[in-house]
Amino acid sequence: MSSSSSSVLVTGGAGYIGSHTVIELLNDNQSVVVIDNLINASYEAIRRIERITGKKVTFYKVNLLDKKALLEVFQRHSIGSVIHFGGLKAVGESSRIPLDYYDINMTGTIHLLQVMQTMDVKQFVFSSSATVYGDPPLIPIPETSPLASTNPYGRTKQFVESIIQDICNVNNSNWSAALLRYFNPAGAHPSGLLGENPLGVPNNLMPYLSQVAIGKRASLSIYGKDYPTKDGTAIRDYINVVDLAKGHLAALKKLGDSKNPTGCVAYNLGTGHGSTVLEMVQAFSNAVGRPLAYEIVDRRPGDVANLTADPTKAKTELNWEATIQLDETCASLWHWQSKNPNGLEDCPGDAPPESIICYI
Ligand SMILES: NC(=O)c1ccc[n+]([C@@H]2O[C@H](COP(=O)([O-])OP(=O)(O)OC[C@H]3O[C@@H](n4cnc5c(N)ncnc54)[C@H](O)[C@@H]3O)[C@@H](O)[C@H]2O)c1
Ligand SMILES: O=c1ccn([C@@H]2O[C@H](COP(=O)(O)OP(=O)(O)O[C@H]3O[C@H](CO)[C@@H](O)[C@H](O)[C@H]3O)[C@@H](O)[C@H]2O)c(=O)[nH]1
Repeated sequence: MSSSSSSVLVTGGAGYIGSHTVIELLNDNQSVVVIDNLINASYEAIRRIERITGKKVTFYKVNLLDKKALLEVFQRHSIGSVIHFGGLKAVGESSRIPLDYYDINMTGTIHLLQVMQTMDVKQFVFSSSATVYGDPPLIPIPETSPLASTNPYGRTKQFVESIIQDICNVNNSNWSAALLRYFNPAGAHPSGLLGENPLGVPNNLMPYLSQVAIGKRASLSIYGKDYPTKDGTAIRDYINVVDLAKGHLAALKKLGDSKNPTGCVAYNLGTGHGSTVLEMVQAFSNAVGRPLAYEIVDRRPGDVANLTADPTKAKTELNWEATIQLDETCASLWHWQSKNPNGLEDCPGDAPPESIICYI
């Protein structure tokens, strides 16, 4: 476990999952330093975290590709461990601009790991993804399922997992790392102050559906009704973002220290319960209180029929499990969306100039 006198560095901490995790860390009285280049987030998320927790957040606008800036953050603060969310995450976009994905997700992570090694910080929690399983042979998916991602984004996660594994395998390297393979995060903070804040047209099902509900989009396109599932639409394991955030605390607390390193361990963070797209449309319509428009279109290239977690390992080893039910997740998403119809877009202001560290 990280020492109480040192801080947890959270990369990508202004983003969707990162911001919810920062709240849980602060609620757990951990000292936190956040870095984010705000390419897919707003500084307002940091202000909202401060409103929700009543605590000040130490924030730096830093690009993960800027190794000198990263090093400076580590030199300014006593960092004991790192939770690494920062990076690009859109599956479809990754096939259009693969080099950007390899650059930010891989080079950015290598820079971070190099700086950690230099500064002798060896506790690492990594945001991986269920997408590393590709089209899995067995449902629910255990962590031992073969890794076979089908898109550049997924491959960046798979390759970074291997890099972390290799670092941990070095004799006496003393690293402890958790590879957290998230299934499909959904919902928002119960305060209604913080939630997913997609810039532009949402790629993911739930933010798209909530923009249909708020009247920003006319209708949801459901990608395919010919999957081998009960209603023909694809199945995913939707996990509440607050449950997911708490999974990071559990993983962090399980990490060993330099005397007792735990090496590299992968965990599925999911509920173990799969829902079809049509079931999600129904569940969210119930939360909104009226039916939502949708149409069936062709399958989306790269999608698979079913990604449902076997979460047993996280329950046994991390003493963590998802507890929030789907109706509550949908209600929290609608609460957030209706209180913030434009997400955080209307909130003025970039990060304060004194928080910007930039050498490239
Ligand atoms: N949301 C999902 O469905 C999902 C599922 C599995 C895994 N993940 C992974 O979880 C992590 C967090 O996802 P999220 O949904 O919160 O995404 P997000 O886009 O909301 O958060 C990522 C954050 O990283 C920041 N960032 C991007 N490039 C950066 C750079 N070069 N330097 C510094 N900061 C940078 C962005 O501004 C953003 O705030 C990502 O690594 C993602 O791949 C997400
Ligand atoms: O407008 C939409 C968007 C999605 N879907 C379907 O809804 C399901 C969920 O799609 P989406 O929300 O885009 O999530 P995934 O494609 O499952 O990918 C998410 O979940 C993965 C882990 O399972 C992460 O790795 C990815 O980063 C994250 O985008 C899929 O069957 C999609 O085909 C639609 O029918 N219409």
